[in-house]
Amino acid sequence: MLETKNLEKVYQTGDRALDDVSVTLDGTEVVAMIGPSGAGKSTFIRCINRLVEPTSGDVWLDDVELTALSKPELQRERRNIGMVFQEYGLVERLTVMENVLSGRLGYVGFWQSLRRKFPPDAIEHAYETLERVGLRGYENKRVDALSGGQRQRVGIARAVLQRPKLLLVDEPTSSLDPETSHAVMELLAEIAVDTDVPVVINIHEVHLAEEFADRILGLSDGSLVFDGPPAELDEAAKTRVYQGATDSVGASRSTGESADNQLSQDELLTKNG
Ligand SMILES: Nc1ncnc2c1ncn2[C@@H]1O[C@H](COP(=O)(O)OP(=O)(O)OP(=O)(O)O)[C@@H](O)[C@H]1O
Repeated sequence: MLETKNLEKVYQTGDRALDDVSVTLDGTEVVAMIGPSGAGKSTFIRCINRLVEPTSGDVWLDDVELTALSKPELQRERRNIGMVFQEYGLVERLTVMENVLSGRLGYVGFWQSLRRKFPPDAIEHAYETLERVGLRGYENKRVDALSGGQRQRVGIARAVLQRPKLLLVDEPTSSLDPETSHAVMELLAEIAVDTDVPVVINIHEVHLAEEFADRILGLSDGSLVFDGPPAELDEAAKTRVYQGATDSVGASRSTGESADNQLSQDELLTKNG
């Protein structure tokens, strides 16, 4: 279960990117975050694993309060959170298999990973997962020889290899054509069911959210203004999300101090950790 309580992010610039966002995700569901550019979708996803430090509020994954963890504890806990983020670039000069196995780096020891020695069960899981994402036969291809959609599938396979409790996906379709976008969303929805893991996807295309999500969260100007199944996302709700909110889904407003955006450093740590 993922829970955010009164999550708020005010960047050092004074931009209030999240304003009192409280959400509980229970069980296996595909959750799509929608909203106009600048609404706070990426900030929300990054606050969950503290790539961006929330200014105030709590984030819980099962019984662990992520927002209360020390940096080393957080590094360990992030093993449980799979991330398919564009900037978690795949390593271009490595093969598909090497990239997918890097999803296990958090589990094998430092020396093992340096020598790229992975246990047999990890290799077997990698083969199964590549089959699952439609990339069987591509194991030894270098990633720089793949199409955008294939790369996205490698990123998904890598995240699945972590055996995460939660999968966070940031704009998976932004550089893909409509047909490939559809296929990638379909894959993510299937992965959620197959692996019994909830998936939170930040997505621009509302029609894809409507088609593949079980639940849609609509952000407008940092506030949660819609939370419901696709069937309830009617024109009035879309107007609320895309043309400014008059009220929000959530509790009372709170204020907080500015916090550092430690994106780059944390991303590096996570990628290597
Ligand atoms: N590192 C940062 N420093 C200062 N302000 C930021 C930073 N990152 C985001 N913001 C601001 O926070 C707000 C929310 O941005 P965010 O990227 O979360 O929105 P988004 O909904 O994901 O937008 P998009 O769909 O365009 O990616 C915006 O006003 C943005 O300018």
